[in-house]
Order: sequence, then C-alpha cells, then structure tokens
Amino acid sequence: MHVFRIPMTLRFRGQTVREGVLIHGPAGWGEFSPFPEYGPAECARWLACANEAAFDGWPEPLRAWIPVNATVPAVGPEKAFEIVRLSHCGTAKVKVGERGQDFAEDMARVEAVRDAIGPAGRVRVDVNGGWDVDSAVRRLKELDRFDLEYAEQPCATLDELAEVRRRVNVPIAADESIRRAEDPLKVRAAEAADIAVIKVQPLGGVRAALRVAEACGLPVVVSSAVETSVGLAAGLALAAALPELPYACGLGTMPLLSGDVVTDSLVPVGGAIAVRRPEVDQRALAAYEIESPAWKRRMEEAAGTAGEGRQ
Ligand SMILES: O=C(O)CCC(=O)c1ccccc1C(=O)O
Ligand SMILES: [Mg+2]
Repeated sequence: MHVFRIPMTLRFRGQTVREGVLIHGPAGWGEFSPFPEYGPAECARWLACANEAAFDGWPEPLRAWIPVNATVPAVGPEKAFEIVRLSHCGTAKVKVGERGQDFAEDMARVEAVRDAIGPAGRVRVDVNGGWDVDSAVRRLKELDRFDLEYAEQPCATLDELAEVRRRVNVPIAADESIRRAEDPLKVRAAEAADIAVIKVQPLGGVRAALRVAEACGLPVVVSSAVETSVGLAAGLALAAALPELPYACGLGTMPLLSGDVVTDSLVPVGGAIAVRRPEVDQRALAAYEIESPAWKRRMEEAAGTAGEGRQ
C-alpha cells in the first residue's frame, strides 16, 4: 500500500490537502481516501470501493465520454470566472452558503459564473446543507435570476429538502442525504429531491452504486470526492455503466489537486473526460508518497468492521 498527501490548489470543504491510500491488485489500482471525520463503519464502504477496483474490476462501459461540470469553490468572482473559462465545461457547479461568507458573495460568484459560461451553459449551486428552509427558498429564488439547473442539498434534512422543493421551481438534488444504500429510497419516499448525487467511495464501489441508482429511480449525477485519478476512474466507470446519464457529472475535480499519481491524468477535455483507467506512475507517486502509520491503522480498522467491506 502507498499513502499519498497532495496539497489542494484551493481550499475546498475547509480542506487544503487530500490524503489517502492506493492499493494494487490483479484488477488494477484502487483508492481509499475517506475524509478525516469518517469513522470505521463509514470507512468500510470506502474500502470496499478500493477493493473492488483492485480485485474485481468494473462492469463494461456503455459510453466512451463523460460530460463533467467545472467545480467552483467559494472563491471571489474573478477567480470563479477564470475557473469556468479555463475548464471549457458547458456546466458549472458553484459552492454557495459557505460559513463565514454572506449571500452577496454568493450572488456575485454565481453571476460571474453565468457570465463566464454564457447563456447556453448550465449553472448549478451546491449549498452542502447550509441553509434553513426559509433562507433556502428566498435565496434560491434570488439566485434563479441566473437560471439555475438545480440546487444541491440546500438544507440538511430530508423534511427540509422536501419543503424547499415544494416552494421553489429550481430542481433539488440530494447529496449528503445519500451516503448509504438505503438512503435513496428515503429520499424518494420523502419526495425530497429530483436528482440523486452519487459518490462511489461512500456507497461501497461501482456495483453497489449502480444498485443504489437503480433502486432510487431518480436521474443520477456521479460526483467525485476529490480523488486522485485512481479514485476518479471508479466514478468514471460508474458514470459509464449507468443506463442513462442526463446530466454532466462532478468528476472534473483534478484541477483542485496540485498533482496526481498518474501521468495520464483524468482531466476534462472540451468539457468531458474520456473513459479510461490510468496506471499509477512510480515517479509521479514518489512526489506525494508519505509514511503514515495512522492511515495503515485506519485501513485495518475499516477492514475489521463486521458485515462491511471485503471479508
Ligand atoms: O460535484 C462536483 O463538482 C465535485 C465534487 C464535490 O463537489 C464534492 C467533493 C467532495 C466532497 C463533497 C462534494 C460536494 O458535492 O459537496
Ligand atoms: Mg454536494
């Protein structure tokens, strides 16, 4: 196993560095990179995803290119404009509702993104559950001046999402509300969302995520957890295997990392990523490899969690 530590180019989700473990098996490389706050039970699913990549491989792709969105962190409007222009993507996802910022900053950022992408582009926002119902209703109506494709997780709970969804015309996507296999059914039962954001690592791998998507019945957007190209390849495999893919996916996150562990990095070209599975490059990996007993322990604890992961 190899532990990596890669500085991020911009602060994202309050993080400035991305760490994780790369494993290699007969089927190829896998990535285990749960966020620091996750405990062993959650980490077991992230590990199952890495194990599937290394030991089992993935279902056959149904498409060769995956359209992706540019991901715009909670930066100023000039930087937001530049990120979107440099991305060449026809869809942008903008973080709003960041703690410590006010709504005028959100409006300015989304306006800059709409300017950068043009009237034919799509602009979605991601609130990461940061607003209460009344604020979400008021703010989404204001932000919709810039014509929103959808709003991702405007509030934290399912009941809140459902109420916001009843009160605004902007479609609602659930992200943080979907972290376990049983969650999409709850989202659907609560009529809390129009779209399901699916991440392969927290759901336990490509096959597990495909089952979740099928059970859910909602259109799916596959999103990354800001992984290296090894982890992104799993998301790409999921996006390629879904029967339908009506929206751009959140897999264009390589620009958020200052480096990669492969040479054939999974960066978007003309707003889409070609479906493939790059090999870890020893020289690229060497620049970011660290010794970490803590990560070794974290993986062992995840593997030891009963009923989850690979037995
Ligand atoms: O969807 C994207 O554009 C990129 C992925 C992303 O935003 C994300 C990445 C890591 C953790 C949380 C999130 C999120 O969607 O909130
Ligand atoms: Mg999100």
